Amino acid sequence: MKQAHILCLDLEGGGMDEVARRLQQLGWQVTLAADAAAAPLAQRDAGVGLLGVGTARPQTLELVERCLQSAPGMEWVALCEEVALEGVAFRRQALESFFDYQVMPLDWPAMQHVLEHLERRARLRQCQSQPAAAGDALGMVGRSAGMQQLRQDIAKVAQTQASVLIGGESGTGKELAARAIHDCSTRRDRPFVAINCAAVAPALIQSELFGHERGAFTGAAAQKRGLIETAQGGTLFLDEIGDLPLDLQAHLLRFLQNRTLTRVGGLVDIEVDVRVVAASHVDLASAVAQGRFREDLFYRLNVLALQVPPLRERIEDVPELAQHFFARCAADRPARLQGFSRQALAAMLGYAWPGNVRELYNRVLRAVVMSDARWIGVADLGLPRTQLVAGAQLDLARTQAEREAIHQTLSRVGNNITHAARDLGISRMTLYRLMDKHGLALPAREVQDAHWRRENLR
Ligand SMILES: Nc1ncnc2c1ncn2[C@@H]1O[C@H](COP(=O)(O)OP(=O)(O)OP(=O)(O)O)[C@@H](O)[C@H]1O
Repeated sequence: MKQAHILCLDLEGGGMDEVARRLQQLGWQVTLAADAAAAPLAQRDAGVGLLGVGTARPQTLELVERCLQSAPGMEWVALCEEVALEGVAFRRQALESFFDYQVMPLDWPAMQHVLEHLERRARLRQCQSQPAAAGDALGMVGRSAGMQQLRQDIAKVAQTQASVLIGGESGTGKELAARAIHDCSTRRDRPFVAINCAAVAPALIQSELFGHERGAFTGAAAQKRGLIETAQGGTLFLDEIGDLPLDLQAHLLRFLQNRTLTRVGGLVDIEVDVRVVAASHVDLASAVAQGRFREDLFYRLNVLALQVPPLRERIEDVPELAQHFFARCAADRPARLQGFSRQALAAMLGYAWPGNVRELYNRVLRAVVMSDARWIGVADLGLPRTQLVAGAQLDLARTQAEREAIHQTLSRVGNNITHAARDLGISRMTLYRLMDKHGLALPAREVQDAHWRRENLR
């Protein structure tokens, strides 16, 4: 078996399944995908991509562009019809973006030669991309400039013991950043303890943080260590610190100054060595100006400040994050589900993500559960229509029109696949693929035929 994994993408409906089968016979590992949605996922495995661009129509060239952008680390080869080379736009694209092009029908010895060359290049690239993989070990996905900056900042602050204040909208990944600081620090083998100050009742938060002695208040039947103590030697993450009541802000300040605490109802000072990382989705400086947050505590916490950018400012991370969450849902998802359709990816890229990464995760989970087809569609994501940008609305409308056209044609011709494909102006294989994509059941007498074809294409 060869080393490089080859992604075969069929952008103009035809011929790539045959190419994929032949490559497999020649010993290559191959992933055959129907559309560009698979590119970011496959990029993790594949170093080489073959793009079937057919006659290179203008709409195909747009898809090519998206593929190239979503998987910049891959080496691409275009497989085209002779006529494609007459187009100026395609010739320019081929020159700028492809390692090579091959004209169909393929000259297989030449093709083998190109692939072996690319395999060697892919191996070299893999060695170069090791540092990026180290970033992923922190569980933080995203290669946008904003995320790269954040990773660099995390690596720097992790080397110190100073308090850190992490800002950013809700659901952007502040807790993940706090964990990453802990995991990169010398405290990584000690506990990481997190508390959401907004989620604990004000009456309980003091004893939660500082602990209590037996009999300190009604119900305190036994002595209890607080979260600060349990984080001994490690990192304490105070989420939504802006919601900490003012009297407790004073207690926390005292702890940060003296590094000792007293349990509720206690008399003894207990020394605790913890590093404090705090986060807030509200602007603490304005909270200080409004008298809702102590200025002295703000400066104690804000020794090192990190900002997690909202998802709408690093929208290029969306495909990779979506694929990451799709992979995370492996246990919940049906085996038939392959990934995101091109339309679904376009819709995600055109959405403003008010709920940030957490919302993206929830939408992917929903789509995995709701989708009946092989590829997640726009509707499965349940994105509010009003917030889809025009391009995504258009994609949704196109998808619905495509499904309707296939459904109506099949009904008109009594589910005869050959006649339906002819009337729709597409090949039978393309019709099968589109029916799969739209979750349209195969007519019973065609099932066997389709099964036979798929088996023979493997
Ligand atoms: N860069 C990322 N890579 C992978 N997963 C991420 C990333 N950013 C956030 N997540 C995931 O998104 C979800 C929300 O992240 P997290 O809880 O860290 O956000 P937060 O900003 O602390 O939220 P809140 O403001 O509500 O406390 C989590 O499931 C987290 O694992």
